[in-house]
Amino acid sequence: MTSPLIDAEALAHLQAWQGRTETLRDDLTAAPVRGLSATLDRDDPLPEAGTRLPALWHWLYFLPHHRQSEIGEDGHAKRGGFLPPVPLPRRMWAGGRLTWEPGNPLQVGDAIERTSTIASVTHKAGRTGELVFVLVRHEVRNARGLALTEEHDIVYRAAAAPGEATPPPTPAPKDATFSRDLVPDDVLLFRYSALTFNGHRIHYDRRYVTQVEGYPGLIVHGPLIATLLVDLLRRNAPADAQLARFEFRAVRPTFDIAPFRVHGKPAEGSADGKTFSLWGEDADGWLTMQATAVLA
Ligand SMILES: C/C(=C\C(=O)SCCNC(=O)CCNC(=O)[C@H](O)C(C)(C)COP(=O)(O)OP(=O)(O)OC[C@H]1O[C@@H](n2cnc3c(N)ncnc32)[C@H](O)[C@@H]1OP(=O)(O)O)C(=O)O
Repeated sequence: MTSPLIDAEALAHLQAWQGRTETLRDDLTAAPVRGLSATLDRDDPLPEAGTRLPALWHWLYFLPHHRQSEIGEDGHAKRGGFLPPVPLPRRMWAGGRLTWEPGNPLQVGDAIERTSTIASVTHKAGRTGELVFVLVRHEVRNARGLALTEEHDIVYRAAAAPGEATPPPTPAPKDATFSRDLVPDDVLLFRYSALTFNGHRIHYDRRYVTQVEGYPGLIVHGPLIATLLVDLLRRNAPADAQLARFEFRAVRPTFDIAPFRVHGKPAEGSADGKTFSLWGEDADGWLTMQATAVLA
């Protein structure tokens, strides 16, 4: 890496955030469940007290209710609060790993609590340039105890430069056993941003995402694609199947300028048939997200 923007002293400052914790409380209400069900084009029964929350739908809760005066240029909260003040402007959701506790599903009506910890701040030289990863570990509890553990990778990239490298593409696998075509129109992106109270401009502000961040179109939320992957599995797995583990990595942005697809198949070597490979593919056939889901 030549002339890094983050030197050893700057990295040490950011790493002072490691170990910081934050605890939020929320009520697992039914209205967001109805909203996401409609957004994913599902025909679910109306949620009521005791309805089990589908995997990844906990992202509808513990929303970032920062005051308007606390919002930064990109639409997220200004940095330097719970998250470290990484001086690279372009933030993305890079991936995550989730484990659900057996026998303690999150349910509509639960009073829930999330404790988040900055687990690590790392500086890497990526093929696309300088990267800082912030790993946030979340533990979600209800009255019955720990329900879900999640590791969330946030990546920060340097400002767009003329002629900068895009992530080198990897062809998406062609051996899916189930797939779904999706059109990432403004309404889908708006509804997911609204449901998750996500003010990040890259998902709805075309001027900002093209002229400031230098991308060719609005960016489809990583958590939305992950949710669509798990939803695809739900549509193709036995009705009572539940997730025990899910891990995913966003390897290439998906833009709203073309349709995209989500795919899945039983994972190679999954002797008990409980492990599935899931992935996203853009309109050019490139891999955008890769994921592994393990059923309980
Ligand atoms: C919501 C929300 C925001 C969003 O939803 S943003 C949209 C979803 N996210 C994306 O579209 C990200 C797509 N991915 C990329 O653009 C690139 O993969 C990325 C993250 C810029 C990295 O590309 P590079 O080609 O520069 O990276 P390398 O392959 O050279 O790897 C360098 C090291 O980084 C590690 N790494 C790479 N990608 C990931 C990843 N996704 N997760 C974790 N770690 C990653 C890689 O292993 C290398 O590490 P080494 O230790 O081996 O050096 C919202 O903000 O709310």
